[in-house]
Amino acid sequence: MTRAGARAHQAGVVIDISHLSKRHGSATAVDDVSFTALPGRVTGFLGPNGAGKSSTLRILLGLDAPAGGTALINGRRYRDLDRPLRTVGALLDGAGPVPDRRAVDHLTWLARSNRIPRARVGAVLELAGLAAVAKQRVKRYSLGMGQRLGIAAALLGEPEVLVLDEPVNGLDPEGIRWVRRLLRDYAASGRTVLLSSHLMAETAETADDLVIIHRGRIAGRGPLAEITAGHPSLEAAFFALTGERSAA
Ligand SMILES: Nc1ncnc2c1ncn2[C@@H]1O[C@H](COP(=O)(O)OP(=O)(O)OP(=O)(O)O)[C@@H](O)[C@H]1O
Repeated sequence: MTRAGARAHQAGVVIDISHLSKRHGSATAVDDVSFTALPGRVTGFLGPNGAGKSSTLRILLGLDAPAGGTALINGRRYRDLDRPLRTVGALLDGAGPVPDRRAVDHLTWLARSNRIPRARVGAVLELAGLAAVAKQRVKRYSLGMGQRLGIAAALLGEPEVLVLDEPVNGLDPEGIRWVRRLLRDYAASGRTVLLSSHLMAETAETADDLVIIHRGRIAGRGPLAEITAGHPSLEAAFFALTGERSAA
């Protein structure tokens, strides 16, 4: 890690979402959502399909404007960060590389446009288990390989914050274990991890803190142990908090 990175690191970077709202036409996708994600913690952002997770993350990453509220990274909007990829590494559903590009070229282009040392490209390809297939065109990648490439891109700038939307999507058991360990290690080194998912068991394995979103609103938040207290599983706690009935 660079010295500047180490300094930011000691302080830790906080994600602060406050009274956020977003509408798509007449539908409310995000309704007065507030939560924080703290350094040294994996924060699980958990909710079913259509709950509003991606809409929230897109605003956090400066891809959409909110109808109201703020989404800040250490007090600043994403678009106001000096070198965003060096502060925030993100994996978003459907925001992949150009399919005709070779994986290594995609990462090299990202590194160059963010003034990230070229050596990081080889390092993240290695880390993501893609070194042997780095020269393949991305369109030939399997879903899991594409996911690994997305995570490699997120790690490129050695960011203080990782924001990952459904990172285990398409990964095999070994890949899932790799992501889990990566996120745990990342948080253990004092950095901030926001993990968005609809997978309850997977989130329960990885997260320290939880933010539960349901129909655009926060249904519960707090340390995992507090959310699940008195329930046999996170799934049971989720259904109790949201008032939905389990399919089982
Ligand atoms: N671009 C869009 N135009 C219209 N409606 C949208 C758009 N994006 C999201 N929505 C709607 O907003 C709501 C929240 O969607 P969002 O994608 O944020 O949920 P999510 O929790 O990320 O779900 P998923 O896990 O399925 O991605 C849903 O009802 C969805 O249909």
